[in-house]
Amino acid sequence: MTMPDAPVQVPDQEALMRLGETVRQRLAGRPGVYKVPVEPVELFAIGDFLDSAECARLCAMIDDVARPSTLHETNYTSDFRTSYSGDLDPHDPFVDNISKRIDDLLGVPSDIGEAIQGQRYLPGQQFKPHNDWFYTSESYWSEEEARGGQRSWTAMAYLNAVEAGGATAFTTLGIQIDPQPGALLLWNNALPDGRPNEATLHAGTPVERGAKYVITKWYRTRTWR
Ligand SMILES: O=C(O)CCC(=O)C(=O)O
Ligand SMILES: [Fe+2]
Repeated sequence: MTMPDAPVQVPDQEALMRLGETVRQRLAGRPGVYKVPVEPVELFAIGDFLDSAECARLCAMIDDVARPSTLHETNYTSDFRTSYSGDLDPHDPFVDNISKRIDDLLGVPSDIGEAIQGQRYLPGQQFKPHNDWFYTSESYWSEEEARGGQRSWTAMAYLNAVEAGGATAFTTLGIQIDPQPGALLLWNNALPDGRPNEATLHAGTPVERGAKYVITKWYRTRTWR
């Protein structure tokens, strides 16, 4: 007897679906949380998530840890992500507090969150259009799968006002978000059914004048290690 074919599943699909639902419900109608009206991506913005002293302190920390950014995909050209980045010390109480505030906003367990990464762009630096989710057909996937699996939500906060350039462009959606100090962006990298959402394609457009500082926290589907 032959069994009927199982429905096609993508890695971590059920967990991605569940995390989409959890965060969607948590953010719905929450004061200060603005749902950006775009289809088909769940994108939220929160103004003044960080105060100016926190932003300044994070910028200084980024200056200490920032190194040329690395990428998984070795076949990208060297101008793909030209910013400098580095993980902030998760054991630093100040960093831990901010990290936990983001976890609490999303209502997800802290253990699925990666370490907060800081990033600095100087004039001419950019992060070309990419998805934050992992391509599960690539060789890096087996390692990432063991380190917590697919990425679910992205949280990204702007830490300073950029003199010119540096918007975050969702290139498929056709929208750009200008850096606003202290504002936090959140988006679901998956579709409601748990498949990766291709329309989350986004870029850090080149800074033209001044510098741009951001922190990013990516959430997995399982304990990150
Ligand atoms: O800098 C930006 O606006 C986007 C950053 C980004 O996409 C990332 O760090 O994954
Ligand atoms: Fe990204």
